[in-house]
Amino acid sequence: MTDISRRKEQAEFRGFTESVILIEIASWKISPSKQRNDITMHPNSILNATAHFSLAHFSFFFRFQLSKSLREDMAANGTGIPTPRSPLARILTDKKRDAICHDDSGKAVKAQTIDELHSLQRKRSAPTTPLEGTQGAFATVSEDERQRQQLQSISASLASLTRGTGPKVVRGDPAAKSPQAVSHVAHHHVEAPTISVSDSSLKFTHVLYNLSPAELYEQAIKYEKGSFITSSGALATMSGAKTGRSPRDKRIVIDDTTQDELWWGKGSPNIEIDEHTFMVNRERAVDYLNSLDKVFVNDQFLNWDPQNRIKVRIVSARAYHSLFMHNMCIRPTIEELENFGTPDFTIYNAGQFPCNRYTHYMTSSTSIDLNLARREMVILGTQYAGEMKKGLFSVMHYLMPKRQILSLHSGCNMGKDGDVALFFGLSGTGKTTLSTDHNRYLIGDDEHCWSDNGVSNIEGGCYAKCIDLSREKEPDIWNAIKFGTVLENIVFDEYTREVDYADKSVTENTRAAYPIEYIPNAKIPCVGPHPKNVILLACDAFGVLPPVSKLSLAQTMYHFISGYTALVAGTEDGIKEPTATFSACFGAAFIMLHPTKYAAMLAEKMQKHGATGWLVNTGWSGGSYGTGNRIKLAYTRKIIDAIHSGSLLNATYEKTEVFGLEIPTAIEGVPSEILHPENTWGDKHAYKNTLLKLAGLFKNNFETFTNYKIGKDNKLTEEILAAGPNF
Ligand SMILES: Nc1ncnc2c1ncn2[C@@H]1O[C@H](COP(=O)(O)OP(=O)(O)OP(=O)(O)O)[C@@H](O)[C@H]1O
Ligand SMILES: O=C([O-])CC(=O)C(=O)O
Ligand SMILES: [Ca+2]
Ligand SMILES: [Mn+2]
Repeated sequence: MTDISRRKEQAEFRGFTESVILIEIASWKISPSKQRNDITMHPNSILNATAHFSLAHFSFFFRFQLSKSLREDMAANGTGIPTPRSPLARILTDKKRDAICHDDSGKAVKAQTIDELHSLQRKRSAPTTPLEGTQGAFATVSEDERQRQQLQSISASLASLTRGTGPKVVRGDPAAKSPQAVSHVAHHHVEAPTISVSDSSLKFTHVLYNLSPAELYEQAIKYEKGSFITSSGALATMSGAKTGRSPRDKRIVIDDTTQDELWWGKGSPNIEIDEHTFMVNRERAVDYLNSLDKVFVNDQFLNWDPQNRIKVRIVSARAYHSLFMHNMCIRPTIEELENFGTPDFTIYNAGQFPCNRYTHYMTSSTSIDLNLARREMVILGTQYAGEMKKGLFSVMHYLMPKRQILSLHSGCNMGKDGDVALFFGLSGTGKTTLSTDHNRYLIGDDEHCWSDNGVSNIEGGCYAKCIDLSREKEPDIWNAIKFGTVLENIVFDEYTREVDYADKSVTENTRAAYPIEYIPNAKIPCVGPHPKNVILLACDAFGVLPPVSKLSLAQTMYHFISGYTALVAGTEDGIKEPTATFSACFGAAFIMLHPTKYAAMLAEKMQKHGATGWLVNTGWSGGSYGTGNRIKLAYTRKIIDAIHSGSLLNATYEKTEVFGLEIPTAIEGVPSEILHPENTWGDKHAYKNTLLKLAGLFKNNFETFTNYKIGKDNKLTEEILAAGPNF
């Protein structure tokens, strides 16, 4: 036998052969044996659907198929040779403004025909239930209005299912040439279900358990439309109608315990749902997953601190989701997987399927539901993978403070001498960019814990923004985008598969998720000693905050509780006023307890370990958005270098008016004139007005917190209240 034919035969008989599976949907107990994708699940509850089956051999290797368009091309030019592909066709991405999907905040759907409806379904999810604003279900409405509502209702339900915009491939689309792809999987029913509850219990679902990145690539490329390999080897994928998180669709089960423990009401991210509604959505998700030929299951860990490690199970429908979580959570060794036992928390991700908008408490077709008592999370109507990552982060924000451990929405790195810095900041302010520093060890880019033993990363990977990514400015992130990395919603060249990081046609929130060890100087295990510097990042599009200020402890607390940033929403709609965002603890969307609980813990830890607080503006200089420019990343890096080295601590400072911030007069490598924002503004009058405007916004926002005590120390509470702007 030749070498090639032997390899071919091995390839054909490898893989998914004879995987015997028993399924039980409600409480799954997985005991992996020799082969990882050979799973036994023992039945004992709701559906009691038990089935044995095996998978037939995949024999798709060495089957070269010409793409349809290529065949057509060859027939058309009559040569039997494809037309040379130069000049290269670009991936056609729908550039229409409507194609950009943000949150549920979009305009109402305006479909008139079924065709329009279907094209809309690929573009955006309609906002709210069609009944909103009317006088109830039986309100008298015109025939036109009734029809409009009906169309809107149908399209809203469909909207979260698929999205076809983005890199639409003209040639060589694997999905287009193999409609029968799924039939490669043959099911052999070895045993009938024990109790037949309904037809759904006769459905057998194959579980793909902790697959490797290579296997997940194959699954994604064969079965998931919009999956492609880029020139650097990353897996490009589409997250569907949602390209960002939907905080307004997050729901938390309120029960006797959570009612007292959690932060509810004004400003809180926790919108209640009752236990029954949770079960309705859970059943919907489980039924959906159960209706599929296969689901992916990941068993992984959170938190590198071995004493506070949490076991998580993620059940999902897409290889994209499985690979994303493989990268983002901590990956167990084979031995750890064998002894995994019962997970501490389980996610049922049925994101391709919408929730029923007429279910109580629902306001759209998207729902992300957290039940702390059941230790479960359900995802319906959004495929944005960040919901899983940040949903688990919310769980950590509940579990860790119970153990006197502070959970932080921050990046973290460590110098050669063991000096640790935390980088707090809202989305897009620079946590990932600035914690990924070639001269320092990366502990993590987004989620950490600070315990009595020091800091630990919660995750096993990083989630970097990719918009305008450049090799020169962010070499480590650029190089991490290789085989195994998930690239979300980017646009690439059809032929070369080179990514155009400047292209925002799908979304501004393009992302790369990669395992932390893809960063060369990652600190593994991802733990470190107590932080020396606490850096608060704000991307101030008003352009009035100084590039860097040294903070007192009270000021650090004031700015931590405020959690300010001001970004400019999508640049496509023309120049807009910057909008201030205040998000308590730089992560109000994820915190579970009242912000002052986290703030008190931070104050106590900073005091105890002598950490210095800093406020760094990674946003505008020389004027607000539209007039000024974003501060050069190179300058921000120099500022951060000076904080790390300790040189900034000993600089000469002056105090600003209004905010009372201490600003240095000189920093090596940074033009001194930019250190005070007033110097950079041509119009001093406009500067002062903008400064006062921002100060007013801070003041208004902080009013919610003025009646709260922070920690046990009355004096600190008073100092914090006094540490805000004065005008
Ligand atoms: N001066 C600057 N400092 C930091 N980042 C800058 C600066 N100028 C431009 N940027 C860009 O801003 C973005 C910062 O995003 P980054 O991924 O670091 O956000 P993040 O804080 O990690 O947010 P998230 O929590 O959403 O992941 C990057 O795209 C970076 O290239
Ligand atoms: O959660 C996400 O989708 C991205 C992120 O890190 C954030 O928004 O803080
Ligand atoms: Ca980040
Ligand atoms: Mn984040």
